[in-house]
Amino acid sequence: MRLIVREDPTEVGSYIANYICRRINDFEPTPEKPFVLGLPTGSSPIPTYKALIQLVKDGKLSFKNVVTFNMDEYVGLPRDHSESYHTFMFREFFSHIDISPSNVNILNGNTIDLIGECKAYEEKIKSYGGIELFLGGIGEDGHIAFNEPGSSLVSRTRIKTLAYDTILANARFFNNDISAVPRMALTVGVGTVLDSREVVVVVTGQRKALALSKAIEEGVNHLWTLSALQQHPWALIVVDEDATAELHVKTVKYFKSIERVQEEVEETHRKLKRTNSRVQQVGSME
Ligand SMILES: O=P(O)(O)OC[C@H]1O[C@](O)(CO)[C@@H](O)[C@@H]1O
Repeated sequence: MRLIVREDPTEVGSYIANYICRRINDFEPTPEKPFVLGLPTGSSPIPTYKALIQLVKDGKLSFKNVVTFNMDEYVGLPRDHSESYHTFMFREFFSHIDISPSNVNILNGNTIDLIGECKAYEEKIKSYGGIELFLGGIGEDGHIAFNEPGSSLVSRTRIKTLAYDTILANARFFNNDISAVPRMALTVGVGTVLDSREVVVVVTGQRKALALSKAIEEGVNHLWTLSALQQHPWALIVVDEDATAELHVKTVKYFKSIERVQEEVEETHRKLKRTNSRVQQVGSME
């Protein structure tokens, strides 16, 4: 796991957007081989979405051959409600980029067959060969997607009852009316996220500081589901200074020191990928 610390949420957003841009461009997606991207909602990813939109406007990035899968959606909130994750994604991101709506996948929290919806979502992800990069957000209780404390660390897409802490935290989007916040959501599982080839998580603000320290300085624990990332081979958490408030100084120093060789690591990774695809091409010609 790597941890990248940036000054504030805007710098975090710009770092992640440039990172995703590089990944998509290196992948060279086509209609037959699209780049499959997992996406979150919440306030934390907004600076990333803004920076990605700018990259598209500047002609440095295209979403034409990108297929997206959102992490979660409330159950029972009308799709056109201002706080549904469907509305959020189009308002904050999809309407401003060149993605085809047919390449956008968001769980339907209003279907009568919620279990079937979750199963079909997993199948659809599989049909694309899995997710290349999952961008995630976390809650104050350390949940990734809506995998609340106590979620199985091998869970798949399913219906989840939201923790009271999450309902309280999200009440700010519903005029601070706790009774207006949905009690349930559909969410990809921890296992679904861990199956992605790469996971990038955005964590900003002091209110996430405890969750961050639990997830990276303590053991893998279902009470802080973000900690499951410790078992992922290619995970990156990008945070602002405020989110580091509960970390040991030596933890921050360690991650800052390994960032210095990050470029080298990335270049090696890119070279390996290129070599592997050449080997595969030669193999298929034989
Ligand atoms: O970024 P915010 O506003 O704290 O919201 C985080 C919430 O958004 C989510 O990422 C939902 O997709 C949850 O993981 C979390 O509850």
